[in-house]
Amino acid sequence: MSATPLLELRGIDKSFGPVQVLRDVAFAAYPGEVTALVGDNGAGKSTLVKCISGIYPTDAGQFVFDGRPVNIHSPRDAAALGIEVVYQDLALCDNLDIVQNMFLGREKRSGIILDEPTMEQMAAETLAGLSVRTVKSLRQQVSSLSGGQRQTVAIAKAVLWNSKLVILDEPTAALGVAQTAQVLELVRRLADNGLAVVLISHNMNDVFAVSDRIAALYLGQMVAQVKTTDITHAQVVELITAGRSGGLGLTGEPATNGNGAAPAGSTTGGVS
Ligand SMILES: Nc1ncnc2c1ncn2[C@@H]1O[C@H](COP(=O)(O)OP(=O)(O)OP(=O)(O)O)[C@@H](O)[C@H]1O
Repeated sequence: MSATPLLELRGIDKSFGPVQVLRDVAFAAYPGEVTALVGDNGAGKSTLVKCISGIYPTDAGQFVFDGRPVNIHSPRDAAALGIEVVYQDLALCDNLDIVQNMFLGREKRSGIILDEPTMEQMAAETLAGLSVRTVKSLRQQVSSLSGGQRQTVAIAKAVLWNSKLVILDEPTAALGVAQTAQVLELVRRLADNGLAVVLISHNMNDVFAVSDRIAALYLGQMVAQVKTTDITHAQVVELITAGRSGGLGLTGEPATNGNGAAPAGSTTGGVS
């Protein structure tokens, strides 16, 4: 685990017309760690991710990447920093095979035209680097893959070009138990390989299984960002539904473990 964030957001505001969706949001993602971004429907998770990935301009606030202030005005800016988002729809083409999907739209971005054997080798190396054993043939059409395999291909595509920060939007939402476990293992491996991973999830089991930190949005405000070991399941649910919990949250009180005692390290946890 690293003490220095790869990406830090400070004071982010975002409105759509008269509706303020993000309010003074602070957020940090650390290399080698999975940060779960949680919040109820409409809390602002997708909007925050779209600000990070350059799809939405912010109204106020600062981005710091690798210790220096940066501007992210477009998806191209985000990609140049090594920020990749895997959206729920995965954006894969069913009629193309795994290799073709992993390179789809990339030739233009990299400015390099690669030949087929090179692409196949790079795809194979990326999957091997992630210890992926669930995909049998790289030349298999994506239409024939299971939900978990499709997620794996989309994640591998996101890390193919030396990304540093990968944001995953509900990667297990459509998966069964076994495939969820495989995808969570892959999410963990991304972080273990040194990437900063942000995991958007409504599933508390997934969040506690794989995350190092939990960031909770409530009505557009970041009410807590704490180490996963410093918070209970029930407290996270309270943060999501009420914006505060047993001393964690908007009030700025010290964190407690639910029994009124402050857990180890809790004083460093809050960002709000
Ligand atoms: N383009 C937009 N124009 C106007 N309002 C928007 C726009 N995008 C999002 N909102 C509003 O911003 C708020 C936050 O939405 P957002 O999609 O970021 O939430 P979320 O936490 O990702 O929710 P979910 O878990 O349901 O995906 C909602 O009230 C939503 O209606």
